[in-house]
Amino acid sequence: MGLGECLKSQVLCHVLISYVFLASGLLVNLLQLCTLPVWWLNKSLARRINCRLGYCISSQAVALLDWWSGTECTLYTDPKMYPLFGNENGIVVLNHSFEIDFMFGWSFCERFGVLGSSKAVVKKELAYVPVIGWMWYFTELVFCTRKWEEDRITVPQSLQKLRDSPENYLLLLYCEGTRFTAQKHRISMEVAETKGLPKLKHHLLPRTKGFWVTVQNLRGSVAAVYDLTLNFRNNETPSLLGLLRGKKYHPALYVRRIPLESIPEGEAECAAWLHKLYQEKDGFQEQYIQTGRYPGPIVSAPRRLGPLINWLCWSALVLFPLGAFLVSLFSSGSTLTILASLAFCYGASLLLRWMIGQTEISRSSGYGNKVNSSS
Ligand SMILES: CC/C=C\C/C=C\C/C=C\C/C=C\C/C=C\C/C=C\CCC(=O)SCCNC(=O)CCNC(=O)[C@H](O)C(C)(C)COP(=O)(O)OP(=O)(O)OC[C@H]1O[C@@H](n2cnc3c(N)ncnc32)[C@H](O)[C@@H]1OP(=O)(O)O
Ligand SMILES: CCCCCCCC/C=C\CCCCCCCC(=O)OC[C@@H](O)COP(=O)(O)O
Repeated sequence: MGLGECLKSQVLCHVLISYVFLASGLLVNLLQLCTLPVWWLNKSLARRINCRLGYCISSQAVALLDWWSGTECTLYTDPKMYPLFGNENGIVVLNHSFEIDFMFGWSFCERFGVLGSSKAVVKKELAYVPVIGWMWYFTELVFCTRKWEEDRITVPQSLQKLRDSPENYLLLLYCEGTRFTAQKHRISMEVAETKGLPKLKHHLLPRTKGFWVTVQNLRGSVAAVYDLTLNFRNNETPSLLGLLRGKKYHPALYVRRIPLESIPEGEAECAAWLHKLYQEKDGFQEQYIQTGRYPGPIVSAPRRLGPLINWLCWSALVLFPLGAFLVSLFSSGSTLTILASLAFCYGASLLLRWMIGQTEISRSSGYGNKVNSSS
């Protein structure tokens, strides 16, 4: 085992990585809070500052993926479309089958220079997650309750605010609405059957209302829908804990660019279009499983140094005070202070475990476990 492998397996390294993420993330959250007055004085400046601050957090996750675990994603796409990635606004439609699929999205956003401004339609519960959820609030992610009676009002309002975004962005929309499980798949295929739609093998039936309101509210300010299909070699099931332990995964991503003008405006037509898209995506997944390839050529999108530099800078900033604190703690020898510090560490580890739990499919919500009707 080399030095790198040995380091990656050390619990102390995992504790330090987690500490850097939590401490720097909370500091960034505090800085984001301090930008509140700027929103009233100069909205565009406040948004730009928050994109940079958001980058400080999300690029740590990218550093973990790209540099700590050394995972490299094989990108299949049309080389003629590649120069457009990151240079225009886009709606990203991605299959939701893996615990940390959003981190692969982030990794590509970083390569295309739009990580800080990246957006998503996310369930409201995630807004309360410290560091990540609070950062998303300031970088204007679109929160939804997955109850159409409420979302039909609030989601278009949040989307409208993105129209004059000062920076290019990619907005991620998981149309399946929840992560893939066997039970959710079975139920959603029952819904497909009652609607007379063809069955999907590798996806849940997409929820069409969110896609339709997103396209309609961003028409004119977003150039394209990016259809993304992600899978892993040898049925790998990537996890955050796996990445923390330095496990290298082998993802493959197929990206198609579809001009927004080609998507129908009417709700029913748009819904039919999305169902057809998911049938195609299902075919791409099947092809990958059968042949180990997606259609189209492989394009190289090299990782960048930014996330590593950001990570090292934040590590230096928050590890030095920790070291100084530990030295003074043990030299003072006060039992009470040592006990209080241990209790604090225990609390922080519980918080971190809970945060990691948010990514785990075994703790997935009950949404999609039964047929619901919002119409
Ligand atoms: C080139 C680029 C390359 C790389 C870059 C890639 C990507 C990077 C981009 C950005 C990254 C940025 C950030 C990433 C970070 C974070 C994101 C991470 C995770 C968070 C993700 C989530 O939180 S997912 C959950 C939240 N999101 C959604 O739910 C969105 C999808 N949902 C919708 O759109 C819904 O329509 C809704 C939420 C708006 C409303 O939901 P609701 O359930 O109330 O209503 P619906 O109308 O949708 O549902 C009722 C209809 O559905 C039928 N039904 C009933 N039961 C089922 C069932 N079990 N399955 C399927 N369908 C069902 C029912 O019959 C109703 O049908 P109708 O015909 O009446 O519509
Ligand atoms: C350098 C260390 C970097 C560590 C980076 C850690 C980043 C993650 C830390 C905490 C995670 C909190 C946010 C988790 C976001 C989870 C996204 C997700 O996939 O949500 C699920 C949602 O779609 C559907 O939910 P359900 O399937 O209905 O339930």
